[in-house]
Amino acid sequence: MTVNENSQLTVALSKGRIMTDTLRLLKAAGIPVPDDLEESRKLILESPDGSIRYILAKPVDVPTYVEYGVADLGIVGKDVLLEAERDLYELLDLGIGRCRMCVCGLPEAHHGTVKRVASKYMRIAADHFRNQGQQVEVIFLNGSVELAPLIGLTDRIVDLVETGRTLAENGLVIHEEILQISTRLVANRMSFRLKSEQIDHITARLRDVTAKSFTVGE
Ligand SMILES: Nc1ncnc2c1ncn2[C@@H]1O[C@H](COP(=O)(O)OP(=O)(O)OP(=O)(O)O)[C@@H](O)[C@H]1O
Ligand SMILES: O=P(O)(O)OC[C@H]1O[C@H](OP(=O)(O)OP(=O)(O)O)[C@H](O)[C@@H]1O
Repeated sequence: MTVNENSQLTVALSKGRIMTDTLRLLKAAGIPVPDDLEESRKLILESPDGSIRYILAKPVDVPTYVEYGVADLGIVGKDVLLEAERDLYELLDLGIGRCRMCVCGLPEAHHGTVKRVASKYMRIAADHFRNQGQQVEVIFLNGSVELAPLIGLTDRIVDLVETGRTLAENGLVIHEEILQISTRLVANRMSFRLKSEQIDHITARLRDVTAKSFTVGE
């Protein structure tokens, strides 16, 4: 089948941790995916029938591509969406990439005052403490955030917790859960209107497999 450029959809996928589950979901939903997508070093790939062009992006950049309309759809974590605050539509919770955004620290610091917090999520961390009426300094770190309370940089961290292994192996504990995180399907606002038929079709198929996997898992 040949597809003209206007009806082709561009979908921005998050590279990394959520990619395998994303592809599993897309395939289960019968959405065409290139066979070599995970092995390839290409950043733009077309589905075998030409109906979808995939762009492989860093998770943090997916909302940017979607807001600017160079991607019609995106698949990305709720953590990234909350932090980016981009102007786009969130269509569906895909139920993969599940984890929790938490305030963590040393066990003995549990009831102590919070002065400094380290995080990769500046906005989420600042909003959380502001909503609690606490004035804290949020320090940006790019990764291995658990180091901060261990070496005395901050008294708390705000970070993702999945299995809890990273916290446990570093002698840290959860002080508070801020929110549950999972992967979402998002759309560009203009594409949502102009390509509604294709987008509705993909959303419905993904909703169907997502609902089924919830039922099986529970
Ligand atoms: N344990 C976890 N830690 C981090 N992210 C997780 C976890 N479990 C699920 N996720 C989801 O996966 C996404 C992160 O994926 P990944 O670690 O590949 O990207 P990244 O943060 O850009 O990585 P890096 O900057 O280390 O390359 C998060 O945005 C979140 O939605
Ligand atoms: O509860 P767990 O299953 O241990 O997962 C949580 C850890 O995973 C993530 O880090 P990542 O591996 O992405 O490395 P990073 O610290 O460099 O971001 C996250 O930032 C935590 O450190």
